Amino acid sequence: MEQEHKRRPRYKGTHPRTFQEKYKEHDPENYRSDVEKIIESGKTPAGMHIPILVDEILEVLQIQPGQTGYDATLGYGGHTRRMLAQLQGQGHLYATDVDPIEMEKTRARLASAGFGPELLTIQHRNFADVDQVAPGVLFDFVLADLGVSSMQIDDPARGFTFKQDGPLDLRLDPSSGVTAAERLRQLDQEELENLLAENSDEPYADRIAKAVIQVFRRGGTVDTTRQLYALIEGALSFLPAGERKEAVKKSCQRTFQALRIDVNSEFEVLYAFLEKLPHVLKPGGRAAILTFHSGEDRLVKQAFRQQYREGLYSDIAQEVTRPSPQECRRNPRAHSTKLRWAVRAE
Ligand SMILES: C[S@@+](CC[C@H](N)C(=O)[O-])C[C@H]1O[C@@H](n2cnc3c(N)ncnc32)[C@H](O)[C@@H]1O
Repeated sequence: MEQEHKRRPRYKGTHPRTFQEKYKEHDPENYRSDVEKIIESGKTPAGMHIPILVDEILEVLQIQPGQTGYDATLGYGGHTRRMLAQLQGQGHLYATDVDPIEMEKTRARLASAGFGPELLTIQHRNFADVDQVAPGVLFDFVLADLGVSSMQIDDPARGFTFKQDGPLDLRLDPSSGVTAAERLRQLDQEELENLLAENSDEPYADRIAKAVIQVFRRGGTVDTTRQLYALIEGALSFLPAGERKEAVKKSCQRTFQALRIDVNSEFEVLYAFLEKLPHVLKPGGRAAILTFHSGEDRLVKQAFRQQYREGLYSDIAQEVTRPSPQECRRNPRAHSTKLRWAVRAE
């Protein structure tokens, strides 16, 4: 049968601009050299995620052929691939993700690279339920690379970016829970102010909360990412012109992060995962966790220290490991990353 010829998307000008138009970036396996050029220029191609601190993680996990591991946050599968390479075709890796959309794409990509179900089990599951991933199995190594993937951030339809307009969604799993837009409608001014202050230390939480609630009081809506951006811009209009642009950008980043943490119950699920983690590790088993903001890192640090004092871990990271300046240049999204690790007591 004759193969259907797929036309590339049409776009104005010489370069694709919108997320959907970046057809080469959405097909990185077939446009390797173009994609490599984009990465070298310090950008992440629209359809992929660059894994962070890979060598440092592999050094911590000390993976041996024949072992059984768990990647709590599959994402694009960059770390998964590198961990599978260490297993050399022997042993098994379990991987989970709450995002059914990107998870299925990654499953297909890894299967066509030779990593099928005999080596890799992928489940649509929250890592809070780590004890249900492989009941009766203890893991030699576990990795959790928290937060969002670049594919999720860059797709305006998912609502994670305020740079382009899209529905104010922010759910990692769009098949369950309430969107950020719905969540905003449920909160009163004080609750919203507390959410912004507690989840992201937003210094203008009071002004932003007031601006959002005022819109609702006047019968308006805050349903899209650009509507929320415009509200934050308005709320910070009292700032001197010279510092306003940067302050608005930072407040938007923090506000979107605070809402994301809330709609995905990120602190609650991380807490549950950390509580269960030592009990799913083999004696001597090793865990590595990448965090991206101070709230996450604090939870990981406190849990590891507490469990070390209780004798559940024999060793834990005393300090965080951070990406090198070279890694941050190549991948600016690595800037805020911190790695912590722990070893299960024998
Ligand atoms: C930073 S990305 C992981 C990137 C991955 N390490 C790679 O190399 O491509 C984080 C991923 O974790 C997923 N995730 C976030 N919270 C989760 C949770 N509680 N349970 C399972 N997956 C989660 C997100 O949907 C996202 O795909």
